[in-house]
Amino acid sequence: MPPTPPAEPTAAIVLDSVRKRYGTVQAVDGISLTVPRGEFFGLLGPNGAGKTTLVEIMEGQRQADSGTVAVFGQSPWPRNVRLLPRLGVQTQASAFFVRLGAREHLETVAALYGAGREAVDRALASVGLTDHAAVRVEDLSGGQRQRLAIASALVHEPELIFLDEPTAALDPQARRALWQVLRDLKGAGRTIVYTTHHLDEAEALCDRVAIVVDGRIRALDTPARLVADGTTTTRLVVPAGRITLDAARAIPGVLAATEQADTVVLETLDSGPVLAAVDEIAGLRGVRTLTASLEDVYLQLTGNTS
Ligand SMILES: Nc1ncnc2c1ncn2[C@@H]1O[C@H](COP(=O)(O)OP(=O)(O)OP(=O)(O)O)[C@@H](O)[C@H]1O
Repeated sequence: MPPTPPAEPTAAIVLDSVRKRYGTVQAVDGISLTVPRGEFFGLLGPNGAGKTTLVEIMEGQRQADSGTVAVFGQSPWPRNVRLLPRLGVQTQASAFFVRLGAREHLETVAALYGAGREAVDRALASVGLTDHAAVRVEDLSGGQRQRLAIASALVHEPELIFLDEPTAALDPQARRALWQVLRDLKGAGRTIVYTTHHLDEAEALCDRVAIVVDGRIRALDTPARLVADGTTTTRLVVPAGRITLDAARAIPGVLAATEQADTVVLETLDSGPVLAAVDEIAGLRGVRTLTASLEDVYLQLTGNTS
């Protein structure tokens, strides 16, 4: 009997103590993480935090200085041709055949992977480019080109998809449409590694996010747990004239009160009792509660001036 091939690991990606230095810059400084299959994993962090370097190491485009990298249980470096068909990669600098039409471009990419015409049609439709199939790539708008880059990453129906700020040039409708495409991909069991500076997007889409600062993971969890575990404050926004700053500051549990535009904003870690006190002083009509978001947690971890 032929030997049974080893079972595929359950994780899509496993990184252990990965480091990468460029000259004096330690771009990735000992990162370990596991991305299970089927996860929508977000990578967040300020410019220069090391996200692109890390993703390039996962994709097999760059060699780590040390540590181990496993993608579907295999090393992506040196360029692993068995892995390539299983990966879809969209970068900020995706290459195009600019003289071709959008469909011809996709057909060319699809042919490289042995994917058929139906796959091309599906990919075009999924990014809303069916009506622009005949337009030359160089004549597409910036956002349309970005959508074509995404379609190029998806056309061969890869199991693991790397997307680097895919919504950067998209208008709000295209952005929401792409969210749905990505949710459908996740629903179909694909694994997605998603780099973004849009915190709302990470909160809406990602199962877990890693916040990377100076080449290290500062936080890694579900967006909800990151928000819940943070020491971020809730803000109560009271229409001006209903409460004075002094009265607001005197409420137990209020950490700060400031005038902002035509409101008084109270910050607290314990919104229940503070709301009750505001109710007694000013009533709750027109009072808004702004709970912490992933953006608040992100800014707290990365510094407000990154
Ligand atoms: N090829 C390279 N040679 C030298 N330094 C590099 C190279 N690539 C990246 N760096 C440096 O490594 C650090 C991490 O860069 P990287 O592009 O990985 O960050 P990033 O988190 O993707 O940033 P951004 O959000 O701006 O895309 C930065 O200080 C950058 O200047």
